[in-house]
Amino acid sequence: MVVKNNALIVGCGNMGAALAAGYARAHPDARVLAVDADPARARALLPAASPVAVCASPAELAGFRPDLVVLALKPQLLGEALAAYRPLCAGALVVSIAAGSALSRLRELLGGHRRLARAMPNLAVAAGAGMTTLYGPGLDAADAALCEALFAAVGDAAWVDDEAQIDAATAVAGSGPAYFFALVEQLAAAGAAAGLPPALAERLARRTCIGAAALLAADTRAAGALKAAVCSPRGTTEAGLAALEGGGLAPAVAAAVAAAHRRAHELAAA
Ligand SMILES: NC(=O)C1=CN([C@@H]2O[C@H](COP(=O)(O)OP(=O)(O)OC[C@H]3O[C@@H](n4cnc5c(N)ncnc54)[C@H](O)[C@@H]3O)[C@@H](O)[C@H]2O)C=CC1
Ligand SMILES: O=C(O)[C@@H]1CCC=N1
Repeated sequence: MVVKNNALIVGCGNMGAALAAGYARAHPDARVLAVDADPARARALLPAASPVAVCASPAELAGFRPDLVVLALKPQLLGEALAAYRPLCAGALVVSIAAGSALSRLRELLGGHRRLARAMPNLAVAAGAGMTTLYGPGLDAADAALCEALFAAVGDAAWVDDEAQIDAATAVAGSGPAYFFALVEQLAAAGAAAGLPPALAERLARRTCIGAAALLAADTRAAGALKAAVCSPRGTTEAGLAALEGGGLAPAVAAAVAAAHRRAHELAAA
């Protein structure tokens, strides 16, 4: 898809900067502007050669008519911030990545705006390996394609037709990278406790996670089958997995997803 539109990213933090940079890279004919209350940090988060221009407030955007607006502000700030962006959103498809914030509330904050979608990406968009869940009831084909062009530029994307599934996706994939980072931390700490120099333990844990992710990307077998491929009968992996899974891995992961899911519901009221 050749995209020649004007895109505006509102909130150029960790996520906004990654989306802006990825979109500008994938669609060189698009004009991409970002607005952020802390423009110095925003510029520092963008890659050095990125063509994305950063403004400090919507007042600096007079005359700019975006076709696409991405709301990448913290959910708690939407209530006070969005009024200033209403005129800029008027002719645009608006996509919010804010956790928890319901489409109905976004619509109200934007004065009844109809062309609206919710998206839940994850931080892996910064490495072009994001996973985004999309919800946009009533979007026409062109707007749906524009949503997909935004998130396909930085990874994979899947649509749902039930808004409740966006909160579930937030708990699994939005927050998910942090669960894997936590596991890498624990693997490194356990490696150091087992006698490895700490720097080497960290390198082993990190590279092992990267290797496992590469295998998941390259091999279509289910995770359970890949797990079995590492195990020798009565070998070390069986022993390690028995301790990991017997030691509460499944309830710990279920509790993490349930807690994140609950928090998404709480943020809906923020
Ligand atoms: N960090 C993550 O892994 C993910 C975050 N999200 C969602 O993305 C949104 C942003 O999260 P992050 O990028 O992590 O936060 P962040 O704090 O890095 O970015 C938010 C940015 O908004 C700016 N800002 C604050 N008020 C503003 C205003 N009135 N106008 C313009 N800019 C303003 C801040 O200066 C900051 O740079 C949140 O709603 C979060 O729920 C969604 C998926 C993953
Ligand atoms: O922690 C959060 O609320 C956001 C949403 C998903 C990832 N980060």
